[in-house]
Amino acid sequence: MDYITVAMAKGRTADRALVLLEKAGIHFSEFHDESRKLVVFDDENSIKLIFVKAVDVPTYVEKGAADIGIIGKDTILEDPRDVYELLDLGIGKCKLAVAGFPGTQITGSQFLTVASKYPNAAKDYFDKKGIRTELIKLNGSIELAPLIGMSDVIVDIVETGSTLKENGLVVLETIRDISARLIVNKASYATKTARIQQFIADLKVALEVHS
Ligand SMILES: Nc1ncnc2c1ncn2[C@@H]1O[C@H](COP(=O)(O)OP(=O)(O)OP(=O)(O)O)[C@@H](O)[C@H]1O
Ligand SMILES: O=P(O)(O)OC[C@H]1O[C@H](OP(=O)(O)OP(=O)(O)O)[C@H](O)[C@@H]1O
Repeated sequence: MDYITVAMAKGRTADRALVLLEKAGIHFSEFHDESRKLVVFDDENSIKLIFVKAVDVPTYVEKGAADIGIIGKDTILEDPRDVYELLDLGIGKCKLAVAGFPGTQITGSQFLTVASKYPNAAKDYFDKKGIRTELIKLNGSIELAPLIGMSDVIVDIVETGSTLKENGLVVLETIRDISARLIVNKASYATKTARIQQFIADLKVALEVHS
């Protein structure tokens, strides 16, 4: 049987997704927390798992280097690709939110500087509200931007809210709920339909057990 290739990022996503895959009967015996391996196999189910950087998951899937990807909706929104999004995995739940100092006003009459790892999604959100913005793309420690006066607000992921709290910031507006999604290469879905549908069906059963 041909292998199907699944791409995901190590860390948060893999920690949660591998638990779910395990419940679906998919097991990568070579994987362990300290492993530096970038490719692991479930030979029984003919599945190859590749570890890539989170933002690169949609690229691997769009190009067909992976048949399937597991990736946060935040990444999908920021850089939409020509892939199918077929399942909400219900893991990695968090919110995409506008945050800043308590009492910060966000109105149409002002010009806002916004720091974010998600400049496209952030711009889209403020454009729809008719608010003019300057977007500053950062790759981490986003909460620092308002603290040092680099931006008026930030757009970032909020999970427990503790990073905001510890830095004296609050959620000003919630943009949307985020969770991990399963994305599929379009050609793979046409040529490996049965395998991919079975993979999704197994995950759906695991999700019911999970919830
Ligand atoms: N508290 C959280 N902070 C960030 N992302 C979260 C959180 N909870 C869930 N997620 C989800 O997990 C995904 C992966 O986040 P993670 O921080 O592991 O990777 P990353 O920061 O994009 O990559 P890297 O660590 O390589 O820069 C996010 O895209 C998001 O969908
Ligand atoms: O609401 P919380 O539970 O505090 O989680 C939110 C924080 O987690 C993420 O950062 P991450 O840990 O990925 O670090 P980063 O700043 O390097 O992106 C995100 O960018 C927030 O800073």
